Amino acid sequence: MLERFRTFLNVNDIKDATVVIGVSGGPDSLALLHLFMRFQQSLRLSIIAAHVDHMFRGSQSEEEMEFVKHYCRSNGILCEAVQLNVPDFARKHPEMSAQNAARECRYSFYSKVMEKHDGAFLALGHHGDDQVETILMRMTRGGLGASIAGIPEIREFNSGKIIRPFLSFTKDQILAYCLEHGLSPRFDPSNEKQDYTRNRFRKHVLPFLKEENPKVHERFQFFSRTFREDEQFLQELTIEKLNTVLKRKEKNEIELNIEMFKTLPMPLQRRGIQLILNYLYEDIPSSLSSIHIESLQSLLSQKHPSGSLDYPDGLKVIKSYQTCLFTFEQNTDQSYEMQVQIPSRTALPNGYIITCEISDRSPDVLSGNHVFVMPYSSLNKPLLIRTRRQGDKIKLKGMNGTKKVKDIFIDAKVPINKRNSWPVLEDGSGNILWLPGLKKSSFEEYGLTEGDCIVLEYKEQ
Ligand SMILES: Nc1ncnc2c1ncn2[C@@H]1O[C@H](COP(=O)(O)OP(=O)(O)OP(=O)(O)O)[C@@H](O)[C@H]1O
Repeated sequence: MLERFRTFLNVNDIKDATVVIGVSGGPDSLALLHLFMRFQQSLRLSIIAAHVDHMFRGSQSEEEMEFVKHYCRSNGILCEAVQLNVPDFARKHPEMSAQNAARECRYSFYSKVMEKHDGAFLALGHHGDDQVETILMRMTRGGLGASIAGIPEIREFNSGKIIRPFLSFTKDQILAYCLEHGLSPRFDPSNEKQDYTRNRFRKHVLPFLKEENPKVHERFQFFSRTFREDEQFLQELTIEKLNTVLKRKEKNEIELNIEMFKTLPMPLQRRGIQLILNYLYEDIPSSLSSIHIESLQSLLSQKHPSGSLDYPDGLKVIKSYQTCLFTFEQNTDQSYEMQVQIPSRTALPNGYIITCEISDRSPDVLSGNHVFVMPYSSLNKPLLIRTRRQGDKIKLKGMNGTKKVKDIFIDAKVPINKRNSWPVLEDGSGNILWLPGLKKSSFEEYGLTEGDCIVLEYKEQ
């Protein structure tokens, strides 16, 4: 590992600089810190450990923070550690999952530490297994462009760069390194629970791939690197060509000459559409996927002179003879109602998905409002997802009486434009079970030892 790590530092010219290392206290980041310490003198590196206690797990995560501080102190490493009230931040930003809220808070802290110490690099401990999972997950979901390349080994971050030296190593190699060097990392038990999709890939797909090729992570890393380079080249070419086929470009509207657009090679057409969407959306909705690009390509190639498509967040694409107009329509009706099959995975118009599974084991602990569990036998079917209706009320968990859904939106400061597309989960008797990401009803019950339960999860696509 040492030699490959050295090569990574050499290739990326990491010397005579301040490196901030994100240290959670887990095996990956502890090994990362340890390896950097071994090069500290020879490469004249100034090393700073940055640790965030997200305050999700009370005294347990506080203990991890003390562990990191203590490890740094005994090794003469400067440690910047902070406790951030992520649960509170997540409550104020109900559109974010707990994981995204934690990431947001963590990265803003990294930023501050980089600024304070004039850091040139931020090193993080993502490894080869994370990379394989990420690429497969994005391909499966229908990710766009460079996102398929997974986690970048090096990228710009504020005035410095994020580096991930472990992408060419497996988790097992890192664990063996910890063992060999007497490192005794902390294991965060919530890591196992938080990301259900990733866990499925880890459990079911990775072992198969590793059996086929024990060095599969290296193949994925090679793919990631070369794909990113190809993508960058094609992006530059697309920008150049797209400018020649646009008829009009304004803040909220773009007009395209279809005939000219169709003379571009297919790879540039695909990327051209993506560039237009990047330009029009301030924030690309996470629900936007390769399917949207494909459906637009097929609309443009049809003989029929007119047609239209509805994209997330009210963007409309209208084809009329030789012109294709992309525009944000006003006052679109965002209401919907759909039945939830058990089990299923439902994509919602607001860019989130709801997964519904039957489990014979009820979780013991549940954090946040992004997961809802109830005994299968108590569910009145069918289960429905719909948008809010006037007079909606929910019997809140741990409270007597009911509360108006409208008041919950107001209390949580959900922006008006998001309220009309926010999902509401209802059972067959018209009881509101859950406002995903916001509040749960008293119908939730978990920790039961007998019988199947239904596990619903609300997350970004
Ligand atoms: N609480 C934290 N404080 C500082 N950095 C963190 C924290 N959590 C994660 N990181 C950084 O982000 C990287 C990726 O985090 P993630 O949770 O995906 O990985 P992990 O497998 O749990 O890593 P580790 O074994 O280091 O805990 C970590 O290796 C670390 O560099």
